[in-house]
Amino acid sequence: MTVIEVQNLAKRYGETVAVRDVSFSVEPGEIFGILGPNGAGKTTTVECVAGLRTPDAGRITVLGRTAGDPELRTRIGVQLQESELQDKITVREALELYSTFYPDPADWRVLAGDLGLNAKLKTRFGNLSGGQKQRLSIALALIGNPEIAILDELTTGLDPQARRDTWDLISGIRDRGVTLLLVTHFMEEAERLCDRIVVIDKGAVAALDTPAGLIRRAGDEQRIRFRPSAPITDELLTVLPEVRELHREGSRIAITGTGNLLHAVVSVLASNGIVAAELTLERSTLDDAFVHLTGKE
Ligand SMILES: Nc1ncnc2c1ncn2[C@@H]1O[C@H](COP(=O)(O)OP(=O)(O)OP(=O)(O)O)[C@@H](O)[C@H]1O
Repeated sequence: MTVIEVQNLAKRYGETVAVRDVSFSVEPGEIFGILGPNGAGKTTTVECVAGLRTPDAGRITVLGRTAGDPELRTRIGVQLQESELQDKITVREALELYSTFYPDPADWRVLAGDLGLNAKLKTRFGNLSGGQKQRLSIALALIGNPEIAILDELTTGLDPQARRDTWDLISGIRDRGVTLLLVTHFMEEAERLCDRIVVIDKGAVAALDTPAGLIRRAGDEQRIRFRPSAPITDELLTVLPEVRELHREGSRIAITGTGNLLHAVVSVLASNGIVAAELTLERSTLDDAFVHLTGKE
C-alpha cells in the first residue's frame, strides 16, 4: 500500500500561489525527499500532507485516509521549521509532556540520548542553541513512535558532526520501518539519505527520481585534470569521441567529456609514453542536477 499519495495538490495564500500542481506517492519504508529552491512550495506541501493546512484543490491520502483525518494525528510525527514550544519549558518537561500525547510513545530518555540532549534535560527551551532546539524538535517528532515522520529542514542550523549524527539516526529510524518525508536544502543530505526525491520548482514538480537518476539527467558529464609528464598537442586528445572540450590551465590540462572518458584519455597518453600526474576526476552531483532542473544555484 502506498503510504502517502498526493494528487494534483494546489494551495494559495491570497494572491500567492504556493503550490500549483504537485503529485507524488511515497512507498512504505521509503526516505522520500522534497527538494527545491526557496519559496518553491515545499513546506506548504508537507503541511498539507500533515493535515495542518487544507488544500484548495487535489487529493492527499495518508495511510489510506484523507490528510487531516484526526485518526492520523498519532500516526504521523511532524517536525516543522518553527518550533511552537514556550521558552520556559525545559527539555525534559517537553519530552515528558509530548510522550503523554501518544498511545505508544518511544522512551524519551533513549531519544534524548540518541539526539545528544542528555546534558540539556534541565535547560529551558529559550536557553538552547539553535542546533539544540532543532534536535529537540526532531525528538518530539519521533516521540510518538510514528509510522510516518515528516521532517522539514531537519539539519538546518546543525554543525557538520551533529548533521552526520542526525543522518545516522534517520537511517536507524527507517530501519525500524518508519516512512520518512524530508524537506531539505542540502544536496549531500538528499543524496545520502533519500531513496527518491521530488524536485519542486514554482509550485510544480520539476522531476521525480532516485538521486542517481536525477544526477544522470544533469548529463553524464565528467571533468578530468592532470599534468602530462611531457608536452602533448591538443589534437592527441580532442580527436577522441569521449572528449568534448580541452582547456590548458598553466601546465595542467582540463578535459570535459562523457562516456568512458578517463579510460580513453589515459590509454592514449600511455600509448604515447606519457604519464598523467596529479590526476583528478569530477562527476556530476545532485547539485548539478538541481541547477539543471531549476536554473538556481
Ligand atoms: N502563511 C503564509 N501566508 C502567505 N504566504 C505564504 C505563507 N506561507 C508561505 N507563503 C508563500 O508561499 C510560497 C511557498 O512557500 P513555502 O514555505 O511553501 O515554500 P518552501 O519551498 O518551503 O520555501 P523555503 O525553502 O524558503 O522554506 C512562498 O511564496 C511563500 O512566501
